Amino acid sequence: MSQTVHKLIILRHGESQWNHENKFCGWIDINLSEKGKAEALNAGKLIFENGLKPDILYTSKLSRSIETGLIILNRINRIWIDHIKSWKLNERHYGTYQGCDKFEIFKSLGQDKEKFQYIRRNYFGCPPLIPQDEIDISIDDRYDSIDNKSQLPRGESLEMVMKRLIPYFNEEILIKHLLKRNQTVLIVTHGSIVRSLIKYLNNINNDQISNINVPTGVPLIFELDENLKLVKDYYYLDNELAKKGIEKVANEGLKKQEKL
Ligand SMILES: O=C(O)[C@@H](CO)OP(=O)(O)O
Repeated sequence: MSQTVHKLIILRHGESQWNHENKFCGWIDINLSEKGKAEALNAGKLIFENGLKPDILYTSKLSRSIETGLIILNRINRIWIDHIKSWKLNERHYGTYQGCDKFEIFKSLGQDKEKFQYIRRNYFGCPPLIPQDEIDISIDDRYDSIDNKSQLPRGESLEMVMKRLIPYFNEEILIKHLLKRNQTVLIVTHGSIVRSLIKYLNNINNDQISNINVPTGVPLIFELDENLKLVKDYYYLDNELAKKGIEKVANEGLKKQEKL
């Protein structure tokens, strides 16, 4: 008897204007760059050419993720599917680093690569938090419907991201839609959320996750069985493109940005 295989398509949004300018973004709402829009269109093309037909779209509450999702749906003629936006899929909150040039932060850490990458990529690495008594400009009225505002972050490590993300991902996405409704789910989200989902679905340990980087705009496919176990390794729809993007992201901030 052949088993049912559930498909989960996950990707990081296309390049944002601040990715382009080498600035930490986090919860600040920055739009896609022109390159980011082209990447989103290409992601749609890859999804279409691979015969994938998402039944539902999940994005964060941030424009770069929503915009990417809508460009994809338009490209694959499925703009009509349900679309759920949740702050649980928002990028890692980058605390006081949000809006700062990555190379300037690297310099402020004495150009110590280990320290810099610890904050960017270690499971427990956390940027300095925005103090409680300071207004966090990244929290605006899109979060008004949330009852308990104190659960909103002011800076997060990957560990903190996973605490807010995984229960939502399991209950709302995996169990309710992928399993019970047998839907193909498309999640368009952010680098740290994709890293968290790779870690969770593949049981990657806290040390190994430091080495995983995620390119902008390249869809990843996870195939899961009835017990929500992977039936094979996850894969990118364009490996060559993913490789180039991964290398770029891994080295961000270590050099001064060339004039744009
Ligand atoms: O700026 C950010 O929010 C993230 C992703 O764009 O940066 P980094 O890859 O350095 O964690």
